[in-house]
Amino acid sequence: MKGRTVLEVGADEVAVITISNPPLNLLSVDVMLSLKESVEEALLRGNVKAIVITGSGGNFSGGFDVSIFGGSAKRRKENRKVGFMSVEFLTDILEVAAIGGPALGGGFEVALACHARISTSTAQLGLPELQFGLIPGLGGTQRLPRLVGLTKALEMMLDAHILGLVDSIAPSDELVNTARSWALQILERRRPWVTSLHRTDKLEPLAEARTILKIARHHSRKRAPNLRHPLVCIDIIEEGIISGPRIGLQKEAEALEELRQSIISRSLVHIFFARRGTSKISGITDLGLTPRKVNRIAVVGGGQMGSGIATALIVSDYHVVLKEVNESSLLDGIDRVKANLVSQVKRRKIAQEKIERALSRLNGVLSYDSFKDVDLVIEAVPENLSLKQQIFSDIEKCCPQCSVFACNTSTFDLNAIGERTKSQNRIIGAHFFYPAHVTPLLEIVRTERTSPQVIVDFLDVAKRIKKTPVVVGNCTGFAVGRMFFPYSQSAMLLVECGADIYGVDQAITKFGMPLGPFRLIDRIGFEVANVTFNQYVAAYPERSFKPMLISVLQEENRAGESTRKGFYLYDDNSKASPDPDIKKYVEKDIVDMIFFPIVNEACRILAEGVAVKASDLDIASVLGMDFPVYRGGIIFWANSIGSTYICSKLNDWSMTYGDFFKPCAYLVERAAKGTSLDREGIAGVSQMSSSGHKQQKQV
Ligand SMILES: C[C@H](O)CC(=O)SCCNC(=O)CCNC(=O)[C@H](O)C(C)(C)COP(=O)(O)OP(=O)(O)OC[C@H]1O[C@@H](n2cnc3c(N)ncnc32)[C@H](O)[C@@H]1OP(=O)(O)O
Repeated sequence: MKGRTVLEVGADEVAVITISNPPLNLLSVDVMLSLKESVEEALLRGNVKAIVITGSGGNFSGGFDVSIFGGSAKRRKENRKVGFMSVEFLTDILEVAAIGGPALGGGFEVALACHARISTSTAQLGLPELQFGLIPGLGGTQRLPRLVGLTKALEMMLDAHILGLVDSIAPSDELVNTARSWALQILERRRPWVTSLHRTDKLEPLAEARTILKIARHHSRKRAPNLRHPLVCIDIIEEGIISGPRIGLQKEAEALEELRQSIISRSLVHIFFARRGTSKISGITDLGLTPRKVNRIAVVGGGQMGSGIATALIVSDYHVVLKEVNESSLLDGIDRVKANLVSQVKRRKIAQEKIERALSRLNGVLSYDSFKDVDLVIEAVPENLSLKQQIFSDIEKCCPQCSVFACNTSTFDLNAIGERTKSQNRIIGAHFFYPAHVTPLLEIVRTERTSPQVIVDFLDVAKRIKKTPVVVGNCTGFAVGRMFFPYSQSAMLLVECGADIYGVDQAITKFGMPLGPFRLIDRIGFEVANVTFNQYVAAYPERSFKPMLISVLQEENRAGESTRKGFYLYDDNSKASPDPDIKKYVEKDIVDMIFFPIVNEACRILAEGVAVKASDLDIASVLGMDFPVYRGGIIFWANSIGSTYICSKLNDWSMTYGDFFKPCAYLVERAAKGTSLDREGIAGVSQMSSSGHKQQKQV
């Protein structure tokens, strides 16, 4: 049996039922059946006046053990009908919930079924089931709106906000006794006997409720167009309001059964466990090492990344020394930290009062003097190898022997970065993602020489600043960069093969990516994208595709979102709209890819003497292929573009797509000299062709 409940009846004739499945008292079918038995036993006993429900070890319940929702089909079948428990027995017989720790999901729903809830001040209460592709399935969709009104209830369910919803707060050592006395007072009618399922006073009038639900549906569709379960949740809430809570409970149970079989739910359950699994690294975290205490951290560089990292550290109570090269850069860095904190308050991630306290932990400096007692240094200067090498060599001289050196690089080889030091064993990569104080991922890069102790130390810091760490090996791009590299490459290839830019982005966003590849390149900026491309091309030449389109656009002074013109056009609010002009660049590429091989073949024909003169091929192309007469025939047109350009394009394509595009010897020779493609052509000189057309100067 996985978990159970324990029934104890005190001298005050109050039965205390304790959910016991340590540490989080997760619910399972066994626990629920045991709860049912305990309640029935309490009701049968002559000496029980009231019931209090609580959890063991100072926790209430973290909700259902979601491993029963994922896993094999057999396992899921064995655990069927979880939701029907709310219909069958979880109905208004429990009196007071004593909540010492997390009461989440099904755990919170057990508490909602009580007539009152007493909690400690730190207990977390919420219905986060939607993060698993489920809906609250033990009556939450019906009870919560009746207790707090629709707007708050929807916020709690759809946005997984953890809100307080208790009748009284008590210190943990008095929690259960307070709940006992509440239960007796309810019995004696000295406190209201409120069955949450039948309350209507907090529910908005029907017309208003419908409007609120309509808006919620609209937001859900907009935020997650591929997800059905938030809409199911809204439908079931509405059903309960219109047809009554009993029907609502039944529908909720049916929907839960259906949703928990879905691939979306199984995927999200998988992500929940996978996320918790990233900090368990075989050969590292199973060595029995204890993380060393990290109190003071130095951040080198107060730019976008450095200030974001410093922000994440100070809000998690670390003391931070922020080092810059001069007064004005330092002030800018500190201003960025302040702005980050303000935006965190706006996003309701931290409380306003926290700002001053967090800033008091930040100390801006211009020298390494205060590095003598730091436990960890995080270098976050621009991506410049020799600068980074110099910094690591400098900090080695002024930091304690045991401090950890982390490098925030997205591509450089860590061995190269530590080349000028004797500290390779304590160098680790800390690849934060922009904005560093918000994005939850942290790539931790280890080399063959990074010591396991240093990895364990850094994992502990990652946990404290609430990042999800993924430990990876040392190579260009690490894991995320390498996986993401083909994202834009394939997209460019598709477009160079004729696909529509906006069509590609649309297909990808429809799939669920927030930004399509072209919108993403605009966001990153063409310059940065090119630097990254070049690094990958150098590291993985055999599988790199060098896109032409970006350089074509750069020549037209397009550089991405920051210049309001990239693949898209941007208005004052950075709203992107397709640019009808972009078509011409892509269309130009399509035309070139179709006609340059024809030019190539025409050159072979001339070289082999199959045709006597170039102008004959012009006529042949116009009359035989319907090549536009106003373009002067194939060779004439090619000469107007220039043999050098055509040859270089064919060369590029042949490297990517193979010999189909390989320029022939005749073309290569003419291109090298910069001459026209006529057999009788002379370099760079305008001349009358034998057909009488004026040749244009070579491009
Ligand atoms: C029918 C119902 O409506 C359906 C439901 O109830 S669905 C479940 C709803 N419950 C939840 O969403 C709660 C999910 N859990 C959490 O948010 C957090 O674990 C928590 C806030 C409860 C505790 O956080 P924290 O103290 O940091 O511990 P955390 O590391 O997350 O969890 C401790 C262990 O419990 C496991 N765990 C936590 N909640 C779990 C759950 N609901 N199911 C299965 N395992 C769970 C974790 O995987 C972890 O296992 P590990 O030690 O092997 O890695």
